[in-house]
Amino acid sequence: LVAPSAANHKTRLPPLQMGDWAEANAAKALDAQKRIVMKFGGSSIRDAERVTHVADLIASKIREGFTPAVVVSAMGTTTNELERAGALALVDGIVRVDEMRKLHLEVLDELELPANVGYEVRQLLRELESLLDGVSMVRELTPRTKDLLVSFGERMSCRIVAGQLKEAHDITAVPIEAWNIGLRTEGGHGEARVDEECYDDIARALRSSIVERNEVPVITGYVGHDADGRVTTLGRGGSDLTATTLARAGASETQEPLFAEVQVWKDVDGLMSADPKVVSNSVNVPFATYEEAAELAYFGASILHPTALRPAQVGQCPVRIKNSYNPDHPGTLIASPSKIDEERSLKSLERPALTAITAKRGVTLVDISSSRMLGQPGFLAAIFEVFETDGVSVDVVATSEVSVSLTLDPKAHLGDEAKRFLSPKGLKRLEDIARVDVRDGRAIVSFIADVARSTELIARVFTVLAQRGVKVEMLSQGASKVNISLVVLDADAEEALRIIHDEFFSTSKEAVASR
Ligand SMILES: Nc1ncnc2c1ncn2[C@@H]1O[C@H](COP(=O)(O)OP(=O)(O)O)[C@@H](O)[C@H]1O
Ligand SMILES: N[C@@H](CC(=O)OP(=O)(O)O)C(=O)O
Repeated sequence: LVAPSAANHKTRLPPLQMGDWAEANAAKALDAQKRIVMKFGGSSIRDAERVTHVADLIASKIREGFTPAVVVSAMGTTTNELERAGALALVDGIVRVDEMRKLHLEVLDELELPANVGYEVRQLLRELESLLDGVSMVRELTPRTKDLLVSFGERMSCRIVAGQLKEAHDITAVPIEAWNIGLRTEGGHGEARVDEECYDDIARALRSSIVERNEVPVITGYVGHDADGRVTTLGRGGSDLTATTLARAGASETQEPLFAEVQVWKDVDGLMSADPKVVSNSVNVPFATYEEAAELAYFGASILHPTALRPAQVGQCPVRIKNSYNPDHPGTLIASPSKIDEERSLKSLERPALTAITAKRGVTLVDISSSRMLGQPGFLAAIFEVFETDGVSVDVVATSEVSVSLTLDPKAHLGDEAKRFLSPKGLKRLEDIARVDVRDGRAIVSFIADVARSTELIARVFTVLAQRGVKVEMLSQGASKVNISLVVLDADAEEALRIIHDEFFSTSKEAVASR
């Protein structure tokens, strides 16, 4: 097979006559339908063989007439290794980058990438080492330095993937740091938010790259710059968010949207009915709404970054989760409820009672009760005001007139132990109005379900859990009406997932309905 160059693939439409606006508009619309964001996670580019495969995949999409903007994560588990290297330099004063150097240099070697790519990657490895030298010397690793440190993974991988696209397929691929197309963040380091003011800059930069210059940009996921030009990161798994941010940025009110779809390439056949690493007989979920997928990601399904669906939903850009190890599998389409209904009816599929199930571990459960406040207005307001003042994030809530049970987000306090629970002052204020019972070591088990059938679903879930001796401490049906959550002992979480999954997916009827 001879791969066309990026310039060639742009010449597929016949030249237009001046003044033939209808045809010009049709061509533009066709072009927009074919522009996609392709995001590849670390698992998809973990070694030379996988980088080759991913470059082949991108090239084959281009041959089919698609115009991609590519987003890449760091290769394999590089981000974890960078975090570990930072901790080692900080705590023991040791600078060690051997594994990362070995992986990246071996890949350069095996792929026989040109000297300039090798030079840039080696230069980054040297910079990384100097940074770690600095950390080991001053024994300080601020959130700002840590973001700079972990950015090296994506900065190396985008050069390698772009290098392979050029070398093996003669595609005009350009490695780009996301900040160089204008991705700006706010809200500090570690879990920065994308600044919506930067969408126009991103759209302009991408349009001129892919539409005007016929390039295939290969963009770093996960990283950005703050207003002062310092490197920031979007939280672990944040490359998904980079990909949907590009789609959102390209969703203009005045022009054709820049992208028709975001494809998120993983190592699984799309969204599954449960984490396949925990539930071995999980099945593919062919369709999910933005809201369903977002709830699932928020409540522990590590397949997607929890906030990645929001930009796609606002920009009305469908997201398709695909398996780079099994590219022919259709994966999961995530889109608006009307689009999902349409797709289901085209395939004569009914919505299953239970779509997917997930667990969020390491949760704290707080029971707050007050008979004194019986019937008094303002009880809930008084309680939540205490949490708000302390800046403590609450996940799931169940209330009665005199008591409230709530869970605290285990991730919200990352790096800030003080935010793990209320301050002594906050706790005192709460204890002034109610009895407070705090229980650590819990897990939230959440279902994405057809809530019109929630009575049937909850009855079945409680029955099977009771039969197997798993105690449910709290039940809450999300206001978003797509999810139902239970709180169980953390030690029971995986068992509960398997029991519930078996109940709904091992009978042939449900398994077929959910395919
Ligand atoms: N409901 C789910 N469906 C599919 N995968 C899930 C689910 N919950 C958790 N996962 C996990 O998510 C992993 C894929 O996400 P991730 O490792 O972040 O991929 P990547 O690094 O390629 O972006 C899968 O290997 C799987 O174990
Ligand atoms: N490399 C970053 C960002 C990311 O999104 O990675 P992945 O796509 O491999 O989950 C991380 O490991 O968190």
